[in-house]
Amino acid sequence: MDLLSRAVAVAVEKHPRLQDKICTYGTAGFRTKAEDLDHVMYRVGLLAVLAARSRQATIGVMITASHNPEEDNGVKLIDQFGDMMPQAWEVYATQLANTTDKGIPAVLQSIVDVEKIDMSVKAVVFIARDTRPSSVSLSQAVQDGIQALGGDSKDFGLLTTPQLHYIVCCENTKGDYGVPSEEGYYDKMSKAFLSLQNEGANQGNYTPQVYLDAANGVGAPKVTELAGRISKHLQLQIVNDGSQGKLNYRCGADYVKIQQCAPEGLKVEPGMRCASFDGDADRIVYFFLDDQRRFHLMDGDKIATLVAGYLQELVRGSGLSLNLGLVQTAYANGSSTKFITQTMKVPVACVPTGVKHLHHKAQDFEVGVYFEANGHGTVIFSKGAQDKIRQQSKDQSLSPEQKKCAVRLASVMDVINQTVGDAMSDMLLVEVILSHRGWSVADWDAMYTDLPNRQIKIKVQDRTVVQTTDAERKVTSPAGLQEEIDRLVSGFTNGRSFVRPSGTEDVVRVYAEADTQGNADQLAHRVGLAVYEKAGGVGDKPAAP
Ligand SMILES: CC(=O)N[C@H]1[C@@H](OP(=O)(O)O)O[C@H](CO)[C@@H](O)[C@@H]1O
Ligand SMILES: [Mg+2]
Repeated sequence: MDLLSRAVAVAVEKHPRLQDKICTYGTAGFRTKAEDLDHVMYRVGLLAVLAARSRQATIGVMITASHNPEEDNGVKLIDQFGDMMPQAWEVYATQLANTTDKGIPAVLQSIVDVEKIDMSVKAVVFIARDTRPSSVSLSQAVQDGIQALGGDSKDFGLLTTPQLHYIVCCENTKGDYGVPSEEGYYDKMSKAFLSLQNEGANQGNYTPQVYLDAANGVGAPKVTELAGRISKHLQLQIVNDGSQGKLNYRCGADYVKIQQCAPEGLKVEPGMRCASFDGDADRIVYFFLDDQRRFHLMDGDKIATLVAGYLQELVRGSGLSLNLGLVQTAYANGSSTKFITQTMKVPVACVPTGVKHLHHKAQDFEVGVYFEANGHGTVIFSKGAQDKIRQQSKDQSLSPEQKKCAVRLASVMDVINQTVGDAMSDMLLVEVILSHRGWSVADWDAMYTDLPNRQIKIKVQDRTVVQTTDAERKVTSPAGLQEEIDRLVSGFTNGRSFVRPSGTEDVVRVYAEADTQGNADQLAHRVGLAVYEKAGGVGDKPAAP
């Protein structure tokens, strides 16, 4: 039987498409109720083989629904250097997921033709999954797809999303980036962290303890692995480790960011430096309670500011001249953008939501720092910048101070997972910076004060009626909505608000910020009502704050 016939035969026999719900490859791959995903996973397996053949390189498939409820699941393709697949492949994925079983060969053939794929090339696909109960059988469906098209799969079992990105990148760069294994990941990161901390840890107000909420997800067993290797310089107290609680339920980075409160399962006392991972450990936020037990959140914006400021200092201190920039989305707090551009004098770019947009834009800089407000982000160094930094760190003619900065910068690069936002790697980076600065969590928080803000979701008949422009900061449809938002915003001091259709949930998201929490809540509510009225809201009207 030829490969395409086998692809359809296995589909019909083992992974038939039982309903015609349309499934779209969105901001973060396919994501929906786990029970609707079996045939989608199988087809992603098929597509991964084509991707591997077209690139003549190893491709990754990660099975996770990140911060979403345990009942959901999802899948993402990882390209050869650990980055996201280009747009064209998202379209192929959507076509393949939604065709009938019998339609599979035609879609595959059209991709083979357009991409000029040689089907005799060996194809290897690396697979990993999160801790959702459904991930086991869905992973098998992906593997069945890979096998049906004659590809080889290597199943890494449980990994965080960024670990798989890292391993795929190492594999395809022939070890330049590191050893392509979970062990290689811990090894590179912990060595870089320990060498940085051996030289400059435990200064001033810094204390080497973090209380970590692992969202009852895959981050828990993985960060436990890491913790053992770095305990000389960082003691991690891990809660929500999956031993009893439910994944992402009233815990994890998304919960903490949106609810603006501590997660359940962690008894927070004033001054404790706490952090939360999301369900697949590609996001992190920090938080603490002050002496009045008020909750303070250090989200992606605060992490980005901390990181960009530190890198700026190291670059200057080492005598290098590298163009450093920061990438945010419209969700970035207005205070952070103002602080970064006006006080730090670092250029800021704003792009649409979704890490692929941020990652892409960050490549415009020699050192590109990018973070979504929700805590997903990393730093990428251009090839040229990496070479310059490594050379500088070996230059004997530098002053001792310059040398120290250059050596630090080189080690800092090794702590960072440049392929994608990574909660574990970001945590190490934050800890390095806080300790080198001698800062407590409150010192960090004092860099600038966030404008009070609120995010709400509005259910509408069809979220695609809401269309946006200007990096999602303005609505172009439905007619009149933007004018209404402008009118509402003008009534609030420091008011700002925008709305956009979610790429991962069936809702329209509303964001608002203003001078007080009460005003931010009011503004979000009023804009939410305008969305409900003009964009076809369904169910109950948004409740007053
Ligand atoms: C406001 C917000 O946090 N949106 C999240 C969310 O996307 P939406 O398109 O807003 O549903 O999930 C994405 C994937 O995890 C993440 O990249 C993004 O930042
Ligand atoms: Mg995630």
